[in-house]
Amino acid sequence: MAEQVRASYDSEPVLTGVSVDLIPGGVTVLVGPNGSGKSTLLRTLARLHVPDTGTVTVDGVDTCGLRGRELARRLAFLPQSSPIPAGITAHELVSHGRYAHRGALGRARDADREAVEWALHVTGTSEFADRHVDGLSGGERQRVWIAMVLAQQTGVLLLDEPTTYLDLRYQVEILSLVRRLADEHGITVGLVLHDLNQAAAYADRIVVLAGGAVYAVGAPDSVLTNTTIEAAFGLSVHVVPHPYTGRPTCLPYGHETVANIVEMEYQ
Ligand SMILES: Nc1ncnc2c1ncn2[C@@H]1O[C@H](COP(=O)(O)OP(=O)(O)OP(=O)(O)O)[C@@H](O)[C@H]1O
Repeated sequence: MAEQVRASYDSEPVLTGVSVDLIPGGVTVLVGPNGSGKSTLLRTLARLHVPDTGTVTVDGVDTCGLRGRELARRLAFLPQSSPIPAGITAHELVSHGRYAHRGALGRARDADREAVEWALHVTGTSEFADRHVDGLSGGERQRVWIAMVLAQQTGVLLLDEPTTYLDLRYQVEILSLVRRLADEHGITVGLVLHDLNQAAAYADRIVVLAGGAVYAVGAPDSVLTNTTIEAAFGLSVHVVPHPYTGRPTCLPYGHETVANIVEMEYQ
């Protein structure tokens, strides 16, 4: 989907020669240290950031050739944070997700209403659909944003750190939902996550970005290794198989772990 992309801010390169393929109907997770270019790559895939060179395609079509509504019918993007809209309800915000599907007069049809109800239901936001978004908690608001992009009902879904602000239960629910959208609806999902263990649990493919370039790419167990994580994040970890799923689980050596090891060695 992105081929040999170079992107910059004020002529300062941030991504250099990045090629990334999102698995069709699968979940691709971008991980990497702060400032490695994950959000910029996702924004470039969503055509919100124009690359200096390289191409970005969706369903094989160059995004440069797609107009706003055409693109919005194919691809939905949830940024890391968005301004909080004042004075509108959760239901109204989620309904905005349908704008690209509406006819010339902008009237909601049955399909629009059904998509909004479904998105509210699967994100657990129906119960506060009539409340103002600016009066919701951070996690409730985040789920409403997710509902808005789900209501868009696109074949490609790009989510930048969608679990931010969510408690553990909703982190698991939203990531499980993302998994179901790929498995049961064939939606192509690209998301940025900081939690490597969640990436391992939900991804088909992991892309590790470091310094604006792809450092490693592949299935979780081929990418999430001690050496790759140490090199990309500058952090010592011990990767063990998850006791139930067998997926890689990263245990960082925090200062307490190091202290324990030192203590054990001196006993
Ligand atoms: N609007 C901007 N103007 C100038 N520089 C920017 C802008 N947005 C990001 N950058 C810079 O581009 C680089 C990549 O930023 P980006 O947000 O893509 O990284 P990231 O991997 O998503 O980081 P994080 O994990 O902290 O969210 C960083 O050095 C950042 O300072």
